[in-house]
Amino acid sequence: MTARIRLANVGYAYDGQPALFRGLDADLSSGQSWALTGPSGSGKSTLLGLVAGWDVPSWGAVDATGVRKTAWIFQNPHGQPHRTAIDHVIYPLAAAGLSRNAASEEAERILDMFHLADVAPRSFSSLSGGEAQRLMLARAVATKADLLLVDEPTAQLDRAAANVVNEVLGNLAARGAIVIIATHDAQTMSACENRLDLEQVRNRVSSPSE
Ligand SMILES: Nc1ncnc2c1ncn2[C@@H]1O[C@H](COP(=O)(O)OP(=O)(O)OP(=O)(O)O)[C@@H](O)[C@H]1O
Repeated sequence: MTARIRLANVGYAYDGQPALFRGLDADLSSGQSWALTGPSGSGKSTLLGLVAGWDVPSWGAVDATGVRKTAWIFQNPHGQPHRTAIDHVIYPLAAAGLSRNAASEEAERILDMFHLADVAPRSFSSLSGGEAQRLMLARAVATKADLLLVDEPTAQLDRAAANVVNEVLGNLAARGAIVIIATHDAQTMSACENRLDLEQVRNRVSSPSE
């Protein structure tokens, strides 16, 4: 089923605060990658929360249809420190019903996509920040998420690792997910087909009819 998320005239203000953004309209569907841009504090993480359904907009509506699994990849990766990297990818596959052998094979293939084959047997706690973050992306692939919300995926990566991540995120969208990436990185922006720029809608003045 095609997943679709419609943002209709969406605005948000934290309690007692002025609006962060208003009048945001967008139509996102399976197979698309979106760069979510805007200066620090413009509300990118807040908007990811609205898209995930964790919070409701102060104005307008977020309408999601056909989204079964959402994966959220945060800036600071959290894993199980003593488990191996590959176990992080095997578990969601096994939980979905694959045998241990089939899950292991599939996990190796996914780790390879993210250039993580070499660190597969290592404990999560021994991974570098960039490796740990790519592992979280690999785990999101294993969960077969159809909506991926990714916060600053390349912030702590060197250029080569960032390029790998940008390429893989593009591939995930090509395989049918909606991928939304909050980013300040120009190369990540250009790797995405679509862009939602919060700078454009920041503090938009409400119309008298609202
Ligand atoms: N629970 C909250 N209550 C009040 N204000 C908040 C809350 N959460 C975030 N804010 C404020 O809302 C604004 C937007 O925050 P948000 O994290 O969405 O921005 P961002 O664009 O993701 O920023 P960055 O690029 O720095 O990660 C910031 O000024 C932040 O301090």
